[in-house]
Amino acid sequence: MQIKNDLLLRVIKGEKVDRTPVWLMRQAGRILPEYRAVRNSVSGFIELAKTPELAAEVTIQPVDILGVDAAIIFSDILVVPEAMGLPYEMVEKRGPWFPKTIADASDLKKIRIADIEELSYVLEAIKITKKALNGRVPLIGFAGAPWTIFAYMVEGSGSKTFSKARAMLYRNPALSHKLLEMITASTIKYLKAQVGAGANLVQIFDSWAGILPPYHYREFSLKYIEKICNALTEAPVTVFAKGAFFALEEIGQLNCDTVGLDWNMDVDTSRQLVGTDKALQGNLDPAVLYASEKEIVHYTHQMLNQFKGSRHIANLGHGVYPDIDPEKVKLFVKTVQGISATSKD
Ligand SMILES: Cc1c2[nH]c(c1CCC(=O)O)Cc1[nH]c(c(CCC(=O)O)c1C)Cc1[nH]c(c(CCC(=O)O)c1C)Cc1[nH]c(c(C)c1CCC(=O)O)C2
Repeated sequence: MQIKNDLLLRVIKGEKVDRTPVWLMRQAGRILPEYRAVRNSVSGFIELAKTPELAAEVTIQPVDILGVDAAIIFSDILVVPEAMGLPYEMVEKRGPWFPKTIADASDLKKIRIADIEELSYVLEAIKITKKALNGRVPLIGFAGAPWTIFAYMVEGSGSKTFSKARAMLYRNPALSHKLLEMITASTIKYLKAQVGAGANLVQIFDSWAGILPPYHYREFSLKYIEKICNALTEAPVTVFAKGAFFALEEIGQLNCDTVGLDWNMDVDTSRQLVGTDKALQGNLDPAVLYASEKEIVHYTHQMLNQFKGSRHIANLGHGVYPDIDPEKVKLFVKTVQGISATSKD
């Protein structure tokens, strides 16, 4: 189907656009009272994510309410470990928790490469969303990067240090690689299935990239992201590796189309490291949205000026924080959309 607002896809292709497209990581979620109302109608996050009609509804909410230039399918990166045989729970105010984790070689026997049948609820949600969007904006599919998924499967929950997962890289690199191979194979199947169901592009979230030293990042993360990028020939791929400024040059050499930047990354230096043949996405400090309206406009303009409208997709440098006022998000979106990309050259 023809996409009416295809700004995002055109920026990715390197085409000239009249203005910079904008969306927000974690836009489908708790910032909107409309989301909380739908979530409160079911037992919790997991049931919502597994009910395709409702997942589609909350995917479209930010397009209707915030006016963003793309939708991102409502799901979570942790559906992949679940489909591999490690179910998770979402504990109120604490985040994800895995009753079973991977600690040694015997645990690997209990898991498998994900069966896509087990993720059919996500694919169904994508199909319903596409129909309901009716080509208004592109739909983004996503998955976690293998290293970030590994970190949850080994640690069993969120952590400041992910020390169990980091210890495994040193103590048992062979087992680590086996698990990363299984996650990578699962992720490739899953992302291809998302594109098959209608996702126009996909994003890989490497949320815990920044806790690894460069030598481990290269060996245990980048190598697997590279495999995914090489396998995903059907749709554009965005790589967002939070905190991996040290690896930007190598990320720039991946077979991907867009590189996401967090707010610690200097825009000019990032552009030099990544090169000019990829789009850049980001990178307003998410905490700017706690500031006054005047400051939000100021910092948004500053960010747009730094990217100079050249192959830029505006976003925050990480997911929007749950306690941000949706009116502030709307102001950010409107500010980006009110500015001509080319006038900034
Ligand atoms: C690390 C990670 C996770 N999930 C995700 C990441 C990578 C991005 C990042 O670094 O933030 C990605 C994700 N999670 C969710 C989406 C939906 C699409 C979107 O709007 O971006 C996306 C893209 C829904 C969600 N995933 C989660 C919620 C909140 C659940 C609820 O209370 O409704 C939502 C809407 C829960 C979740 N899921 C995860 C955590 C750590 C938590 C708890 C903390 C938190 O809420 O941010 C794992």
